Amino acid sequence: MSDLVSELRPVDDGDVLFEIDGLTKYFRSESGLLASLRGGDDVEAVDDVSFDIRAGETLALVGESGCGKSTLARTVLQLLRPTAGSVRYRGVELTEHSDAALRPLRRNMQMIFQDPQASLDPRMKVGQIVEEPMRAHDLPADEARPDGASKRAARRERAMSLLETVGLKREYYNRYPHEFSGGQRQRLNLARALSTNPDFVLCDEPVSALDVSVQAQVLNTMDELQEEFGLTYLFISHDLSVVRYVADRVAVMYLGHVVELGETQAVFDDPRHPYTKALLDAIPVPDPRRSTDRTPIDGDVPSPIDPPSGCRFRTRCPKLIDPGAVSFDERNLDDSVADYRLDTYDLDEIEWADTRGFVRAVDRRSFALPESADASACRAAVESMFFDGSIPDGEAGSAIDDAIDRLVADEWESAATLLRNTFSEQSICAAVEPTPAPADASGHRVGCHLFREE
Ligand SMILES: Nc1ncnc2c1ncn2[C@@H]1O[C@H](COP(=O)(O)OP(=O)(O)OP(=O)(O)O)[C@@H](O)[C@H]1O
Repeated sequence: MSDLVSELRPVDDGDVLFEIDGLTKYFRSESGLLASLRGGDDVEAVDDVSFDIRAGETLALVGESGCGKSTLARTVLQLLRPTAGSVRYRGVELTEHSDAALRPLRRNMQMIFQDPQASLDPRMKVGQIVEEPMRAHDLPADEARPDGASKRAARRERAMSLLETVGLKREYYNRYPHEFSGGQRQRLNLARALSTNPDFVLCDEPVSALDVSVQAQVLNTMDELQEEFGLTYLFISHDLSVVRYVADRVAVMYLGHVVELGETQAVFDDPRHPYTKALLDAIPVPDPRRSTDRTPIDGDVPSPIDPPSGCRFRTRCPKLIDPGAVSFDERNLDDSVADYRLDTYDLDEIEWADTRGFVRAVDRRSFALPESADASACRAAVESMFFDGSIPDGEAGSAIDDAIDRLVADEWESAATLLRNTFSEQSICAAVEPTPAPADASGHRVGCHLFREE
């Protein structure tokens, strides 16, 4: 059974600890009526994700709520079994083995969670809590025990020493969790996680529930522990200021995909994916001089049951690519969708930016036509709002013209569909799923057609 342990490859700092390839996790959607209405489609929580986690690093996973961060992390650890893909831990393929076979490896992989209270059994004393993983894995091993010490005494000594290591006191051994503050409880969780001497700790929003003043102290302790014990952290957080502070590398997730990955400084200083840019722009900045080029993210995250074709971010993307910028063949035009099958998209850059803004605004109904104005006044209002007074010429202009007619006739849905089908759906962003561009020398890579290889 413990054969797998003997197969583990030794790793040094910087070596690959986890190798994740094509990892996919779908959930069956709700049972019953809803499922039958939707044809029982799957929730595509994580879809074809590949990356490495390196020994000794802190890799942060960021993204909006529901984008699949926790599912990805749990699937890496095989707490959820993947729908497809591979996870190699120190050379061992985890997905091929049963839970029972993986059990001896689990002492190497521990977790701490957002709510330090919820993970501590209020009826157990601190000592029992910290020793619990050691008991589960029958640790310390005989050879790790001082001469003559019973296993029980050795556990007790290790628990007390770990309490000190995480910044608590040995005397707390006999206390109960409710006697501690939030920050102290998270330290208890750290002591428990470390008790089996792991090399990897999944930290799922570990400081989000703590006061800001306490967050930095706990993060500093985590940093010291990482150094002292050679730990690798996968750090899930929605708080980008915390991520900037703790992470060596950042993976940005959107709707089940990792859209950008790179060293923290590179991602923060030179974000490439429009989603990463929007996320960073959403961080409140105290310095108003830095807020010039902000593109706050708007619209809702689409459902992971029916994610958009092509790039999953394209329905909210401020940088949707002009259909005319890409050849017909590459765009893979879908005639069944097109309202207008345009032979050429003859828009210049400014006209495309105007058109894109118009398509998005109609889609979201984010403007109103002047009340009690006649048709030509309504038309003029739209043209001045979006096209600086005159709509583009050519085939694209005819489609826009038609859409404005529909708006004037108060047919918003029909105008939105026409614009989507004529422009958004004909972009390469809708037709083709972006494959991650090759990483640059620092390992920075991004999955966006703006960075596709020609
Ligand atoms: N057991 C499940 N059954 C069905 N759908 C699930 C299940 N667990 C998660 N999901 C769905 O999978 C998607 C990803 O969820 P996940 O919790 O991984 O996201 P997250 O980024 O960690 O979000 P948060 O930051 O809110 O924790 C969501 O749409 C969620 O509703």
